[in-house]
Amino acid sequence: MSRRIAVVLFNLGGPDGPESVRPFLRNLFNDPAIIYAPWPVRPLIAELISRTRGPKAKLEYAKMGGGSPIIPETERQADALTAALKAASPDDEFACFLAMRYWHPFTEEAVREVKAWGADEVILLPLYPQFSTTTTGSSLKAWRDAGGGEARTVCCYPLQPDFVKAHADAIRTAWEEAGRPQNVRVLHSAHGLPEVTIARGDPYRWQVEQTVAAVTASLPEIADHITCFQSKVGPLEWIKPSTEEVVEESAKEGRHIILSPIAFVSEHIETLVELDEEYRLVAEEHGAAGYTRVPALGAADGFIEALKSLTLDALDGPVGLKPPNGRAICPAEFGRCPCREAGLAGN
Ligand SMILES: C=CC1=C(C)c2cc3[nH]c(cc4nc(cc5[nH]c(cc1n2)c(C)c5CCC(=O)O)C(CCC(=O)O)=C4C)c(C)c3C=C
Ligand SMILES: [Fe+2]
Ligand SMILES: [Fe+2]
Repeated sequence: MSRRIAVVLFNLGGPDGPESVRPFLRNLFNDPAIIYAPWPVRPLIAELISRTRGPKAKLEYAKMGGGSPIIPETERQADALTAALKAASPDDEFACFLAMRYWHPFTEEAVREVKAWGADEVILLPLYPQFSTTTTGSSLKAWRDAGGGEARTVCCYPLQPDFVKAHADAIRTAWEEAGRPQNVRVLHSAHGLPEVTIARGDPYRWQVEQTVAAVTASLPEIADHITCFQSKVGPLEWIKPSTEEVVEESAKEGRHIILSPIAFVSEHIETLVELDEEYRLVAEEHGAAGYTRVPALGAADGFIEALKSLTLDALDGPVGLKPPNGRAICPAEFGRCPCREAGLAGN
């Protein structure tokens, strides 16, 4: 019998025009998963940061036409995934829904749309390959708070083979298109996090390192690499090394830098402005032999294949959290891994 299967794609979202930059930032900094201060201090902090950061952020979004390309980018991924799922399981009906955390279409809107569509099965699929309490954790809570109900839930996929291969292929292609330079260093740049978030048991950094190790193992021809962290905001200590510092050091060594976004799966402000403009300038100023930015995975075939496999695997087995390989992969020190919290750890 044909089933109606809804796939909910979680991401952060972004402002759709200059007037939404400030409210978007206010929503982000008012999230208890991002700012740990209690109510009513947190909304005050959120108001303050959105006012002070707003003008600079507006200028940066202006470089991309005033708003973020994250929605059209995610819609392309949704269309490609829907087509791949229909081809794999023609008897079923599939529809993908976007659920953004800090701007439209909000997770609450997705909950309403999925209910109106009348899904028999719901699969929650984060567009964050590595789990963090600040991203996937926050989106899953928003889903529950909006009355989304129990659903088949992909928690993370840092080692999913098609995902790892898609990264390795993208890096190799970028290297080949740059003329196979020899003195290369691959910088795997992930969004950073405050140290305190990791100290509380967030497995994100560990999962990013797992992805990098697997991608590197598939790229013996360009083995020299460093994992680094970008997009620091605010006064707290963030995990290191920072991408900017590593770009500078590698440039001073005269390296050809290949910069690959390892935790972003679409293009937006952090790639198009921070990586393509700010860090490129740092590389040029400090004498890099070259600077090649690997595109985000977007709707690349290998990545859509990964999302398709994750969706079909999630349909198999019980409703609820679906950890990679059926059990939590994160070591015991990462107590905020949702699979550990749900008692799905093997150790
Ligand atoms: C304390 C602040 C932040 C934490 C922690 C954080 C974690 C985090 N974010 C992403 C992915 C994205 N972040 C994006 C933009 C963005 N992130 C923050 C702050 C934190 N993120 C801000 C203030 C902004 C807005 C831009 C700016 O003012 O710098 C985006 C892109 C949004 C868009 O433009 O479309 C993404 C995607 C991850 C993966 C992550 C932790 C793992
Ligand atoms: Fe962010
Ligand atoms: Fe997990």
